[in-house]
Amino acid sequence: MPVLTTQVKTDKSLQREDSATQQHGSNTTAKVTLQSVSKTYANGTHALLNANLEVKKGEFLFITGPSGSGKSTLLKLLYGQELPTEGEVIVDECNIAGLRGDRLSLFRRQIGIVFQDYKLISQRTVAENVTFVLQAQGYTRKEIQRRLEPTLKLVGLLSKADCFPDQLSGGEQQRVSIARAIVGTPPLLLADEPTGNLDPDNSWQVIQILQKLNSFGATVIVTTHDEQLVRRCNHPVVQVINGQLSRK
Ligand SMILES: Nc1ncnc2c1ncn2[C@@H]1O[C@H](COP(=O)(O)OP(=O)(O)OP(=O)(O)O)[C@@H](O)[C@H]1O
Repeated sequence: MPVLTTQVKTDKSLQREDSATQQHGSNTTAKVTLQSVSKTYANGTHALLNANLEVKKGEFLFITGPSGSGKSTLLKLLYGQELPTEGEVIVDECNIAGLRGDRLSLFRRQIGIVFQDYKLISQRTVAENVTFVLQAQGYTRKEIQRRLEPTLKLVGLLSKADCFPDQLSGGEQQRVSIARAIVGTPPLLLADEPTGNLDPDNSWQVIQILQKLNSFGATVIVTTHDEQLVRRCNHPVVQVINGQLSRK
């Protein structure tokens, strides 16, 4: 995916690698399908009811709806944190229900996740927070360095690489969490209320970064309560009400 190449146009090896992965279609964009999906939690709460959804490759989709309507549950189903009680969740032609152990871990590497509460490691610097997952996944030090700088540039945090999370504003912390989610160039990015704790300016900055990523080919799915933000963007919207989905 060309997320990083646009930032480091001189890095020919990365460009070659990206065009190769695009030809094979393995690291470009993802398609998501929910077929008659229901989710009932162990305590009997019906979070989703007969949900059907198709998200096309390269789409930028907002998911809106009141608190408790099922938005986070929908995202959790997409990255396999929860399994459907009924129906099928398919990401890039892969039925998630069949994945266990290593196969589930490999599948999750194709998905970047941004959380409302950032989930940064307070004892690690910005750079370490961003590269931590790549290290865990066995990337070489050279490859990690090659990815780090353009990713921090994309989120406007190159000058803060050596800062710790508590030295950053809320908006900056959220951009670190976005950098962490995209440094592995995932073809699918899920963001659960990424602007929930931010003021309008920071919210807009975050959305612009996600839109940029989308313009490079990633499929982006964002949950939000912020109707104003949704109107400003003019992207497709799915509304969740009482666990039921409808395209607006
Ligand atoms: N692990 C769980 N066990 C039981 N019930 C749960 C669990 N997680 C969520 N729920 C319930 O499922 C319903 C949907 O929750 P979900 O978190 O998906 O909503 P949401 O739309 O994301 O809400 P919010 O906007 O407040 O984050 C709610 O009634 C919630 O209480």
